[in-house]
Amino acid sequence: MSRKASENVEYTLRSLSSLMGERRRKQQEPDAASAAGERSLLAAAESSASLQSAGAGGGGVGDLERAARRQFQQDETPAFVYVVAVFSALGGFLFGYDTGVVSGAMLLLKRQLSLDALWQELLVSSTVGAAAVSALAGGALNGVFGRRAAILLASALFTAGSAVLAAANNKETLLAGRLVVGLGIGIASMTVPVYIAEVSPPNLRGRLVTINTLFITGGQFFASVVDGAFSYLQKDGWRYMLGLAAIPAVIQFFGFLFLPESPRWLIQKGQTQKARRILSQMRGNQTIDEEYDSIKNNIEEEEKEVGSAGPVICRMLSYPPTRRALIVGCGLQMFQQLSGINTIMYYSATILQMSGVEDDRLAIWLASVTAFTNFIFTLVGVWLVEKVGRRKLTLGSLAGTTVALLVLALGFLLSAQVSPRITFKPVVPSGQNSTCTRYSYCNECMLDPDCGFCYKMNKSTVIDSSCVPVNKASTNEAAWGRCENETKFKTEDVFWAYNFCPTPYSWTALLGLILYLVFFAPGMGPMPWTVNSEIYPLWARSTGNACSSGINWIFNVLVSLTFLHTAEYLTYYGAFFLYAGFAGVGLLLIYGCLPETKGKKLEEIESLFDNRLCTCGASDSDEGRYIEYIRVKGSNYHLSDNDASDVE
Ligand SMILES: O[C@H]1[C@H](O)[C@@H](O)[C@H](O)[C@@H](O)[C@H]1O
Repeated sequence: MSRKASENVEYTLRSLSSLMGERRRKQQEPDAASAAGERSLLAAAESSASLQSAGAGGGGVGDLERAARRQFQQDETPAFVYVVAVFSALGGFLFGYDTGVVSGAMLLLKRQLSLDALWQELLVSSTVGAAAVSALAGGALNGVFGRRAAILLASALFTAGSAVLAAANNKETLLAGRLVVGLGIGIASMTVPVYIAEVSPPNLRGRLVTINTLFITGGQFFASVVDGAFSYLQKDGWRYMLGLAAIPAVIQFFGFLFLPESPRWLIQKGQTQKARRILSQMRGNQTIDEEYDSIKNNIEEEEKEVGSAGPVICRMLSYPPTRRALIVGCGLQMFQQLSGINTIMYYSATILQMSGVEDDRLAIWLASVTAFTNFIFTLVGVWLVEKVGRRKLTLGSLAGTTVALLVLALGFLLSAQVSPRITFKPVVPSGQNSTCTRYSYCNECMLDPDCGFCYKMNKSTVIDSSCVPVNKASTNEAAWGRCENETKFKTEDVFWAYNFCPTPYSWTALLGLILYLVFFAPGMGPMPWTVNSEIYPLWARSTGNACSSGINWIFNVLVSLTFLHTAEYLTYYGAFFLYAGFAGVGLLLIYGCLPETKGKKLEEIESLFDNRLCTCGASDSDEGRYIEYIRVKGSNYHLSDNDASDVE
């Protein structure tokens, strides 16, 4: 039998087996709904058995293959679902673009508007702060007005914010623009994964939601290229950098005027006719009755079980399965940020400089190579998510990320240990700051943000080295002395190192950087978003995603704002050892508590959190079921003890 066909037979049988598992849970309350469920289960078992007998007797494998192929053709996903996913993922692209582009824009802005450190910090972190707030508020927005309205609002905010930024004439207007863009990012980051998950068929859901993260990293890469290109336009280059985001935002806005609301949200709101119409549009030639009934029954059962009084977050916390899902979802988002992705991205230019890239412009371009690596390896994640599943992908990715962080930390440690001595004490011009000249080693000088290292090379040895104040307007040169400007660099044959020390071990840090991206991007980058879009039942989905996205943004701000201070207190290697420690703790959480959601219907996933927290990881229920299909496939169909109890 061809692999594709056999996968689809397995897939059908898997649904049957999961249905059995789900029914086992509901069996205690034999009401009308469960009786109907049992009838459909028996009907499904019969049709499956006839598929088996077609395989066992009569036409043998040929018939079975034909039946499977027929099934597969029926299951073909209409292109419309892909169109919807891509238009939604433009929200991810804008998230990536707007968070990525600011570093390049800041280089130009700080000169043109003479921004001090506080204003620079404000303009960078205000967006992330606003995203945290609007992600948290986006839950209510999604629940009341729907996913489509939330995405429309986010694209309108992106458009307005980008226009304000492009036209800004003072720092206050820039701040307002950055805040508006941030509000858009927060709403998009929590809504888009939920919307895509709700319109996708179960066998493609992981892949389609992961495409959103592919668009995030694509946006970051594109932003780095735009930064590089417009860095040559010293005056007003930043207007293009910040304003360009309006183009995809407008495209998304007009696209979504024609795209439909999530059928699941519509069913929840009682708009059943419309929901049926959209669901059949999304499923092409497949019958939608089973999916429609299962969503509807699920909503009704959930209302009975959990009730509908009180704020959703309180109901989530007092109902054990959603409480557990919330812990796992928020934990994943927290550890994504605590493993330091955004400092790695931000710091990549310096790591590259440490490894011998002296030209500043070249370092900016090489930073876009880093963003490109992040993007390409997210693509690997899109490919792997439906093959190996969310659990294995996340575990493997975080394990590799931890090792990479250790390599990075060791690289910095080795570099610090062989840090060059300061051998030359220049005469401090009158009225100039002299703190920098007190340091004895390069790594002390490097950790002081006000100082830089000025040195000569004799073959591969550093000679005549000094620590002098950096020029506040441009960290590419010193405030005074031999490293004051390019003409002096040339005539005096000196080099300037700001934020790094020249050492023979810097390649270890470069190796760590590459390893980090190769491991992080396919798993820990996308999976927290993907898993969160699937693990909550419909009534808790908006709130669950609002909380977990809020956590992601809060930890994003915390890690980026504290990085420089952490590095000052713990040194760079200390900071990376710390991130490695966080990643190690995250590994324990994922190993113990993250169940596999691959291939399951959204309505089946809640039952994975029925047992005590952190027993789901250990008893990988999906694999247990897989053994059952092998038996069925071997034409040896008889119910195991477990299954017998399901249909009693
Ligand atoms: O999943 C994304 C992705 O990994 C990005 O590269 C990162 O900047 C974001 O913070 C993260 O949420």
